[in-house]
Amino acid sequence: MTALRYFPATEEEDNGIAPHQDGNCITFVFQDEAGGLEVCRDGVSWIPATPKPGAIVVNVGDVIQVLSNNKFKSATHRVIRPKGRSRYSYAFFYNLLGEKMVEPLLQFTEHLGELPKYRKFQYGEYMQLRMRNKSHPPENPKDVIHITHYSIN
Ligand SMILES: O=C(O)CCC(=O)C(=O)O
Ligand SMILES: [Fe+2]
Repeated sequence: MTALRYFPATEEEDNGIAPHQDGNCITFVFQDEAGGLEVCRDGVSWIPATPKPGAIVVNVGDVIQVLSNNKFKSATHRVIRPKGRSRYSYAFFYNLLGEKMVEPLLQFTEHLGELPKYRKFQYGEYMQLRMRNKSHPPENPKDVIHITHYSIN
């Protein structure tokens, strides 16, 4: 699955993409020289993923976070399009088939003597819940479904 985005130039400062994590496995982002993609560090500061010719931004998504039992974190990122500039980006989302079951791998749990931090779930179910977040946004933002929906406390 891929997405091609084009943000036209307007006088508005921020018509990018709100902070989010990608729900898939891994994402490759190709952005032009306009910049604007930012990654959140420690839930506090935003680090720009400054465009470099020929460079590809690789985002770890929710599935890898679960498989690795949180050893690899799904990057929180956003796009703030630079004022008055157009921006082109192309993202390749590597996805699982919806029927696939996802759970922390033994290599990141039992083999390390650690308990799984997520229960097993079907990938397609998670995709449907994420789509529902968009089609029927909950009144309270805390009810938006994230990967933590499958966390074991
Ligand atoms: O346009 C970009 O640079 C990133 C797009 C993105 O984060 C997404 O589509 O999930
Ligand atoms: Fe994203």
